Amino acid sequence: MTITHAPATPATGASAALPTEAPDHERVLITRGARSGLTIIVAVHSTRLGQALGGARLWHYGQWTDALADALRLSQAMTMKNAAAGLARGGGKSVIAIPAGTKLDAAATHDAMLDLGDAIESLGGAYMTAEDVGTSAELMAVVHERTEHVCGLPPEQGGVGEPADATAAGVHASILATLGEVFGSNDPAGRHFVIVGLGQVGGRLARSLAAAGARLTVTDVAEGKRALADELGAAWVDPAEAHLVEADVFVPCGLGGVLTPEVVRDLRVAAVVGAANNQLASRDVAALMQERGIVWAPDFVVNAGGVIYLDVASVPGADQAALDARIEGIGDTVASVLRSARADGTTTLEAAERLARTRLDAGR
Ligand SMILES: NC(=O)c1ccc[n+]([C@@H]2O[C@H](COP(=O)([O-])OP(=O)(O)OC[C@H]3O[C@@H](n4cnc5c(N)ncnc54)[C@H](O)[C@@H]3O)[C@@H](O)[C@H]2O)c1
Repeated sequence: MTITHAPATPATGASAALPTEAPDHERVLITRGARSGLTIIVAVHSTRLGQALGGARLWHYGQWTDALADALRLSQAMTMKNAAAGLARGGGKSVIAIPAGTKLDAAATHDAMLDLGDAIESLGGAYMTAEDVGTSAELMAVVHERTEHVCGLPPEQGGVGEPADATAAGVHASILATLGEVFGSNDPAGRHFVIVGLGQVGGRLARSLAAAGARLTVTDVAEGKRALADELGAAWVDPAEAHLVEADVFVPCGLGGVLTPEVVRDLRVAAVVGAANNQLASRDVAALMQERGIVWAPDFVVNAGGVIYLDVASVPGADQAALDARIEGIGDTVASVLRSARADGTTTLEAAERLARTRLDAGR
């Protein structure tokens, strides 16, 4: 697998409010990195199904409490994702908070990764990390200098590399399943997709959908991605207007929070299926989509290919065919979530959460 993911260049400080209700996390470690001086948070939401697995985010935050809020929210989401994916894995996440206005050079980033490794090691195996926004396979190799509880190292260092191929394959399978539920045929040929974000996952998806004969409209905040649009014969739209394009499926593959009430009111598609994490700006957006008759395939089910890959491929002697079948199976899970929401008159979010909770309860 090619290692292409350079650490992201954070432009703005992320901000999220701390929840007012008490967290239901098993453990949350907040520590100051001895080498880097940075605030490091490791949130272990649940180990009910097994060791918690979730990525390490290296990102700018206005205040350290914003990073804490992010870690609490993201680790909880990992519990749902791993359970819905049928993994014997709990949910966790780590966040390294870069203060707004600070730029980390390579040496400081290296120090931060060593500090993260120490923090993870102190949890005695409750949590395993991997790459996420702002980190990479190469940086996971640095974490590995301090702990065994890390996966997704570069293949040349004996790791399984980055999971974007698997994530994209899972999203593709989810799109086919959703087409089947919405249109009665899962053939993407001639269907019109709007892909927002042509990064690691969105770029691969654009290629696989184009190869399957789909019509594409694409966008990215990075102008350089126009080259891929041209190569694939895809139409280009301004990022601010992507949600206004009349099409069959809207495919969010950029950052989270893209589905606001305003965006959903303007959408002119039959379905939304994409890789982006935490697509809903707020919970009520799921009901809004249901009211508008737009079928939303829940993100934490759709984008589980990466975590399935990291979990399955990291086991020595992993069988490629079995792994492919697991990732392909994400489509079946999506179809069953959409059917169960339709049968019960609930949102697809509630149906996916129900599936995850059933698996969590079975693991008690
Ligand atoms: N990489 C994985 O295996 C994986 C796994 C699970 C979930 N995800 C999620 O999928 C999404 C994409 O991941 P990725 O690895 O492809 O990231 P990436 O950083 O490689 O690509 C994201 C792309 O989206 C673009 N973008 C960001 N904001 C945008 C906006 N407002 N409008 C248009 N384009 C925008 C960026 O310029 C970039 O090209 C993220 O939300 C990530 O959390 C990724």
